[in-house]
Amino acid sequence: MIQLHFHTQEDSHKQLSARDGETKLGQSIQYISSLDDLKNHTSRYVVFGICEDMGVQANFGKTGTAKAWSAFLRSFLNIQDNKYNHGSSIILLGHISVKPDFTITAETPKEELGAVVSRIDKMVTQVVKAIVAAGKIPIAIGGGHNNAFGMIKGTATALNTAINVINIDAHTDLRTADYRHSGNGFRYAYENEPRLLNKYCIFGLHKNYTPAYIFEWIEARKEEVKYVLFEDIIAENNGRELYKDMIAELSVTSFGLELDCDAIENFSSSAITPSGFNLSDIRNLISITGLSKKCSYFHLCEAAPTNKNMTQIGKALSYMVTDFIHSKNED
Ligand SMILES: N=CN[C@@H](CCC(=O)O)C(=O)O
Repeated sequence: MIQLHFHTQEDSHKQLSARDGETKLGQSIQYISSLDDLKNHTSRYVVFGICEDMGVQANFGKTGTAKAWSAFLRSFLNIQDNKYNHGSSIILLGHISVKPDFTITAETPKEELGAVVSRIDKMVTQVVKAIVAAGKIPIAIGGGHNNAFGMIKGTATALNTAINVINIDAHTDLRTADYRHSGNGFRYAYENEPRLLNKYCIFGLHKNYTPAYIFEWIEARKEEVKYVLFEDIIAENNGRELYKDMIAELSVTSFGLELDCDAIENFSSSAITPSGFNLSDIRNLISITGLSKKCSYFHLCEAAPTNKNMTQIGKALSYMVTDFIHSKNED
């Protein structure tokens, strides 16, 4: 079963550590009780969670991405409302929950999990479409990177045009479109009829984890699909200028910001890596992106917290979300 749960003020209060004389985001953030309410609301940002790891499991990955939302929420709601953070500009929509109606075992065919992922796609698309059609900016905390498909489809459908995407990621997620999983969301979006994904750039791609057939597929579409290797970014002393050039190229039209947490060094994620961006570099790239008026959404995915690092991961996700909002406020 795939359901959309609307978050309430009461839900937030259970997670709040309130202090006299201070206002936390959980006390000032906004709520709605149906997607129709979005049209009548003045807040610019809509935050929601996608609590699933079906896409990761269907892609032979490590589970745990279903827990990122709760780790994020506990930290996010306890951020201070001050001259930088305004709960009044943010709607806390709620989360999408996923419970397959069959038991998953090691023998479950991956295609069966893929069929669930296709159903999640529909729900993510519906939610994102409603947010963008209401003139607002979705900020989604995943979930696996399979949800890029729903982010792109929802945005492109609401705007009635194919969009561009910048994806900060160690992987392309352009694997073959045989069944849906976390490794092929961009391939499905690119090959969809009508076209949903126009230009696509992967920033920080790792040479070691990209199959030869994907490099060849990109080469055949090099005007539309580009990448900047992580190895070249290290050589360029953090690659900030390379990133700015890429954003300038993509922002001729609406574009989405995708961030796979496996791009961040030692970050608890479905494909955790000992070599990648540090969190401060990532925060800087997010801020650069948010400054573009054409940036239409932010999708933060593949974080897989454990009971031990829940608080740290929740804080890291919250920093990334507030960085995006702070820079968007200046666009
Ligand atoms: N979204 C992640 N996709 C990666 C997963 C890599 C891994 O689990 O090691 C991919 O398919 O290549």
